Amino acid sequence: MSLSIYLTGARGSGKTTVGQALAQALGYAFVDTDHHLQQVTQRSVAEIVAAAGWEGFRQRESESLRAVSAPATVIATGGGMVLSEQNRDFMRQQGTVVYLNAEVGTLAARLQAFPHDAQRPTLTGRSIVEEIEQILVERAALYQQTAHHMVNASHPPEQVVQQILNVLSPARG
Ligand SMILES: Nc1ncnc2c1ncn2[C@@H]1O[C@H](COP(=O)(O)OP(=O)(O)O)[C@@H](O)[C@H]1O
Ligand SMILES: O=C(O)C1=C[C@@H](OP(=O)(O)O)[C@@H](O)[C@H](O)C1
Ligand SMILES: [Mg+2]
Repeated sequence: MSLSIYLTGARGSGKTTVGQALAQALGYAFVDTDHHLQQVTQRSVAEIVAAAGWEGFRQRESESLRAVSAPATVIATGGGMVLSEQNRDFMRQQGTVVYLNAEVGTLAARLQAFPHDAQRPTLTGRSIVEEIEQILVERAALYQQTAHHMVNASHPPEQVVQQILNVLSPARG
């Protein structure tokens, strides 16, 4: 049976973009935990955080992770999904976890070009570059320890998809 594929990484690493293309390449379903949460609550991430705080959002995104997990499905997670140990354990047990790794400058350029404030309210109150630097200091080890595979997400989406197909192919069945 084909397992779930979880994409993790910082904001702007391309989890949502690459996830859709990867699902298409594999003939898998695609879900995004933030999109699922928005559908269920009829609220944007910013609205959920304004109403319930980041703690409330984290609890709801953890519920989304469990709700969307299914075989033969590519799951784009939100950048903070790995903060919870239960989420890290769950993803590793349920499927294959792929970390989309990119440098601060690459992430910042993408987020500056396309901030999408309703999806990405500030986490720290800092500038985009300072926030990404701080977040990577806090999370890099979590992304690494949770992942079965890490790919270089600085390349164009189709190349990132190909890298993922390459690392998956020995294990996929
Ligand atoms: N590999 C890539 N190369 C260039 N731009 C990208 C790439 N992946 C994503 N983007 C762009 O970066 C922005 C954030 O992508 P998104 O998929 O929403 O990232 P994430 O879900 O990891 O936050 C979007 O504007 C998207 O078009
Ligand atoms: O890194 C984070 O803590 C977050 C990343 C966002 O998802 P993307 O990584 O898809 O932008 C979204 O879940 C929320 O704004 C929190
Ligand atoms: Mg996303």
